[in-house]
Amino acid sequence: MKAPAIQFDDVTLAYRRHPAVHHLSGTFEPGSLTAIVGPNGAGKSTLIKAIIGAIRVDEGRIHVRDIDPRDIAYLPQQSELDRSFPMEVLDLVSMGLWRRVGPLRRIDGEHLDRAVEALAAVGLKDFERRAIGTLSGGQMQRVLFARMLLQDARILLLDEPFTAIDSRTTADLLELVQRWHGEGRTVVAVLHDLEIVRREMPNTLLLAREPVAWGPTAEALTAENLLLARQMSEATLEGAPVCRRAAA
Ligand SMILES: Nc1ncnc2c1ncn2[C@@H]1O[C@H](COP(=O)(O)OP(=O)(O)OP(=O)(O)O)[C@@H](O)[C@H]1O
Repeated sequence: MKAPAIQFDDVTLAYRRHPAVHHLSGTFEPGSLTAIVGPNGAGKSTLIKAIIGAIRVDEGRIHVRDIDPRDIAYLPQQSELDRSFPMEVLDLVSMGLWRRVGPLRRIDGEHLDRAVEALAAVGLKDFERRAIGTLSGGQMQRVLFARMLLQDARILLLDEPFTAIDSRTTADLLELVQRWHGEGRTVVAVLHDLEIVRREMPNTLLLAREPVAWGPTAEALTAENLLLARQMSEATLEGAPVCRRAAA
């Protein structure tokens, strides 16, 4: 698989001129597996949303070359999902096939088989007709991973995929993450559990609105860097000062 890099060139992302991410430069290398780590409010989700184009880049540029936006798979935070929508598991998983079959086509034949297989691969055999509102948090996360399996994207962006997920489910889903990495895809995950990061993630971006460290995990996650990130974050807890350079 030929996965693209994601390159940041002095990127600032702001909400009404208050920067959530400030002057970030660096690259998620092709085929790399990277954790984004940082305190609450450090700008991690904002950065992910900017990569998928959901948030405007105020200053600088994000380069993701030679890629169709549908070739980026995005797993939002659980809190951003509306599970009250009356939808069956099979419909949600099948959304992963939109790039191939189009949004309004019926899913049948080979495509149906593939959706059922993806559900079985995440341990949800026979869940096809369940309403998504009846799933537990862990089951819902498995469904979303099945959708990503079907999407077969070259870039995968995961925002807190294991928050409030039990250890068994986390272990199963981590296997998929490692599989995607092994297949040469570029994978980025926002994570809070430093034990998982140290064990599973070769690279880490430590963010506290500004990048504190970015590189091999053991070098990025030193006690000194973590303390610095916390201090930087506490200093801006009341909100980031206005950036004069960011667009209004
Ligand atoms: N839509 C918005 N409008 C205004 N400010 C926002 C908006 N979304 C996020 N922010 C602010 O931007 C900053 C960064 O938020 P972001 O959600 O990116 O942080 P995070 O590192 O993902 O945090 P957490 O670990 O708590 O999920 C925070 O101060 C947040 O309040």
